[in-house]
Amino acid sequence: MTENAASAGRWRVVTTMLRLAWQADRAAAVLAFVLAGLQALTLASFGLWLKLVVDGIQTGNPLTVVAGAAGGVISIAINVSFAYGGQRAQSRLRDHTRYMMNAQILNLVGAAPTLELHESPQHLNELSAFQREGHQLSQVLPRMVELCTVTVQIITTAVLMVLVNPLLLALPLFAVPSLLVSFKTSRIMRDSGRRAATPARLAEHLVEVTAAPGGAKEVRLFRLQAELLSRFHQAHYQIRRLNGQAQLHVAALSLAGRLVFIAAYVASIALVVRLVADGEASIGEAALIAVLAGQVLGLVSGSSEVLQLTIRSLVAADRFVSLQDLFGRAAQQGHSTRPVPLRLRRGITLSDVSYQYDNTAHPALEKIHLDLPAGSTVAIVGENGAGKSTLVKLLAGLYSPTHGTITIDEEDLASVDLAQWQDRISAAFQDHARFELLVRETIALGDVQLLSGDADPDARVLEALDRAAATDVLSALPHGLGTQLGSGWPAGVDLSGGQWQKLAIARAMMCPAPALLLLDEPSAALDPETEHRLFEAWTQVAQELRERVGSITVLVSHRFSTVRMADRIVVLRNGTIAEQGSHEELVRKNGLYAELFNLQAAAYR
Ligand SMILES: Nc1ncnc2c1ncn2[C@@H]1O[C@H](COP(=O)(O)OP(=O)(O)OP(=O)(O)O)[C@@H](O)[C@H]1O
Repeated sequence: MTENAASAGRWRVVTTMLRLAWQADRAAAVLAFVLAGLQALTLASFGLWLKLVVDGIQTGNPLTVVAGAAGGVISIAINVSFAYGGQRAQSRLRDHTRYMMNAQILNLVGAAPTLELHESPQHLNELSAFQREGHQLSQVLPRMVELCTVTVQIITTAVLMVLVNPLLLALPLFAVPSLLVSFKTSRIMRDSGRRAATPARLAEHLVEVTAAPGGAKEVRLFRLQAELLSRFHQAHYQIRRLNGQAQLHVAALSLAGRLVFIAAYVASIALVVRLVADGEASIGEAALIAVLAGQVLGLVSGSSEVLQLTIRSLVAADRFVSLQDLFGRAAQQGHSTRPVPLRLRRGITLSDVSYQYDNTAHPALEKIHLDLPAGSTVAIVGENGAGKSTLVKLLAGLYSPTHGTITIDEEDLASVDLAQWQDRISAAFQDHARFELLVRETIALGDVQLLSGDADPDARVLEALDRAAATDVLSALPHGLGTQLGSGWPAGVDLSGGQWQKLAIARAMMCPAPALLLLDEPSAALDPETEHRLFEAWTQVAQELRERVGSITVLVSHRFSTVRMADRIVVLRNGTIAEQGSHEELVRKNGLYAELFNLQAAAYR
């Protein structure tokens, strides 16, 4: 899956951000833009008040001088008040929209039923850039407001200049090359940011892995500090080199744009001096033009800066909108009206199923034909990298086969409602999540409705712990089910790897009647005896579920003492099925399974 997080189009980005501002805080959005416009008007009026004062002095009219001075003071006071109110509104708007954007991305990222986007390096780059550029993104609306101020200021200045002499209108026009350059330079910076995304992620990863408790141990024991630091420096060197080239290019272009405007500025001042000398303009008008030309000069330097920053923040916003589109489409994937059968009658069938990860040379699974009958317990065994976890994820609908079909009671999984199918699945993985919540909550997440309901979840949670053969974990906890997990929290406790794993298995056992229970090496950190007890306990529950809902249990394990209890064992080798059958059948066959089984049995003797 190589779908591109392509540009969403500048106009769409702007309208999306404005809509977001409107949804986040209407009052602040309106105030921010209105006050910005009014602030620009009062700023432009300074020149007019100054003209009045100079004209009053020239004509000896004290009333005009006083009126001009009073107008100037009042407009300064209004300008300052508008600026203060505008800033308050902008900061409120910034906080509210930033919160909304994060919530929307969090929601969409979690809503995609498959894992393909999460595992694509390209989209990981985009996601991490989105998180890294939080600051830019929060500046989008303030920048747009600033741009609105600049636009109003340019228009008012242009109007006032035309009133003195239409030729002066050329001055703001000479600002255009400078502004056009801003578009080009922003594109250069965006492209360099994209090129630097991979080294930037690598640098972040190196910091994370060094700081994480697991990484910290190995960094010390393997003396990795110097090696990781050198890789960190290399990544930063790459980022600096890419950014440095881009910045040099940008500086050259910006200077060229400014020089064009400065030449026009000098020419317009010469024109006004000439007009006054010829008696075609008053000294007051000359003062007005001097103020306005100064403002235009400030505007050009400021506005190309504002424009560049606006475009840079719009690039971050573009990323937000593209991610929203991408994950939004992924969330729609698998939405279908075809329901999942309430009770499995026939089971799950894989016909000619292959799966190949992006950017890999060989398929992880190839031409798999497999029947998982309703009510059966199926163990999957095979060496590392044989394709066991990939098969489990395909069954869960976390990946879609690149070839072939998976049917559930003869309904193609591609055409049933994927979210509904995933609601009927429960699972525990070796790389399970460690939710640092109360013990009760960590387990009850396996049936999340229970947490939002009024019923006391404890009875169900204890039952799940029992099914997972994990009640012993409770005795080690100071407040039982009410213990906070994670030593980073007040009164929080940390658990051993095996204890965390037992809680993950208990979470999987919360689902009262799953159509499919996936246990992908969830007990690798447990001792073989505990794993054996766990599977025995589950087999008894599965017996009852077999009758009621036709539940299928799929177990991945390297422990043959557990595997042999399954009704059917599937042996994978290099992504294909090497053999399958019951333990007795496979031992009699004396093939790969028998070889692996005997090897392990000999090791225990
Ligand atoms: N996200 C991924 N991207 C690319 N290749 C992957 C990815 N996950 C797994 N693979 C590759 O697919 C193949 C099968 O991997 P899989 O995790 O399914 O094996 P496994 O039998 O579960 O291995 P193990 O016993 O080590 O857990 C391996 O060659 C692996 O390198």
